[in-house]
Amino acid sequence: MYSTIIQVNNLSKKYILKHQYSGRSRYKSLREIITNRATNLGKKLLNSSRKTIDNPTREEFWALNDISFEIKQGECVGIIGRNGAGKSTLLKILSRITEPTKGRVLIKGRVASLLEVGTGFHPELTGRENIFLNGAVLGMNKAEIKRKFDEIVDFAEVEKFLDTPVKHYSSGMYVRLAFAVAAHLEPEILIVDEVLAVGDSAFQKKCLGKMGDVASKEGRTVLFVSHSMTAISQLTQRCILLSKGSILFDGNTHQAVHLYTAGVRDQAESTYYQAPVTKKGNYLAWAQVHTSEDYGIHSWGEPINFEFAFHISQPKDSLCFSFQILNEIEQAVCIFWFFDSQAPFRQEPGLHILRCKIPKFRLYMGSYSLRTWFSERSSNNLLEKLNHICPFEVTMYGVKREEYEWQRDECAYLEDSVWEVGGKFQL
Ligand SMILES: Nc1ncnc2c1ncn2[C@@H]1O[C@H](COP(=O)(O)OP(=O)(O)OP(=O)(O)O)[C@@H](O)[C@H]1O
Repeated sequence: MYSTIIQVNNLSKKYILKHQYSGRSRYKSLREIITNRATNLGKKLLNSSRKTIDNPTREEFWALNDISFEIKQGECVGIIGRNGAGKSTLLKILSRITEPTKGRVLIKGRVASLLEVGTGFHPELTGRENIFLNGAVLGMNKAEIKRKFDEIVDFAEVEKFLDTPVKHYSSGMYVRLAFAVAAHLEPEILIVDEVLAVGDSAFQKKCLGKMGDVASKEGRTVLFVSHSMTAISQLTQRCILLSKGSILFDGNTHQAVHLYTAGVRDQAESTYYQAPVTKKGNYLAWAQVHTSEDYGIHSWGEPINFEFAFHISQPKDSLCFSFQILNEIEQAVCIFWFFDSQAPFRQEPGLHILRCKIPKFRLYMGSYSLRTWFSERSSNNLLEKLNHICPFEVTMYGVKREEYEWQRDECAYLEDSVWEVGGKFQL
């Protein structure tokens, strides 16, 4: 078993945000005072991580809030999360560029990091000089760096510009050299932020391959931040999903990516509905959506099951049930109904369960919920209509498409299709 190489305990980082005020002292109208107070109250309710301190032009903001995890030697870990989740702040603390406000970080080994374009290299020095400088910072002697030099230059493909100061490099060239240096100078830990997105796709592929080798063949540890779920899935088996400065999930990449692509659902929302205890008569006792993945996330094209339990105190011949699937803007996109004259809930009192299975669920990625209708057909008496229950998400993660990543809102429904190439006509 490999030993722990990074140990993070209760880590927090606070920033102080400074607000610009006009500085002109003037009378405020009553409306301005009321509006400001209401806005401040709204901000407090919405954003508990922001706190105005004594001075109203300064605001405390916790970019990381009490996070703990450990990483073993040789692990390749993805760090994912929406913009502003705290990914770069975490990497900066691990790279010792920023100090934490609270908590402890223990790192056993040399860290090479590739963060924003422009960090790590001295702009006035040439590519060659920067390679030696970075090697020295990593504690390597001249002979060791010389041994790696040709590999670095080969990988970065910047031979012609080796004696040019890096301030004249394009951002793509800069990242090529910075990545090559960080990956080849044999650090125990390689930390790479989003910067690879700057390079072209062939170079990105090459870097992903190299990072994979660094971890699997050389037994080094890699931490990788990216918004590309394809890159994250290719490279890592474990992911830490950050949300508003906290760890929302730490574990298997497949699950982490599902959670991320599903838009990081509110944990309080449940795919399960339960009737209030005060209900009486004939009513829907509970409902549940059985999605293909945990946390109410469903992979496009997989079978999905809807389960309903009916509390029946007075069986009636004409009891009917139907449900609709609603999209994000509450438009009904599908309807399913159950009109069975032999249905047990028409014959006997008790709790009756109905299941509806869709073998290939092909609604496109997005957020959905259910609207249910429970009625007596003969008298047109609507017993119960429930709106917006059992929310769930459909993701396209794992559904392969050459060349393009799936985008939200490309369509509402995605059907299987078979293309045929027709004959060719001479013009
Ligand atoms: N120096 C700073 N001063 C004040 N606030 C900062 C500073 N650096 C980061 N922040 C804030 O901290 C939060 C986390 O930022 P961070 O850059 O770590 O997020 P991220 O997950 O890397 O986002 P992205 O995906 O957009 O790069 C953001 O709200 C950001 O505005």
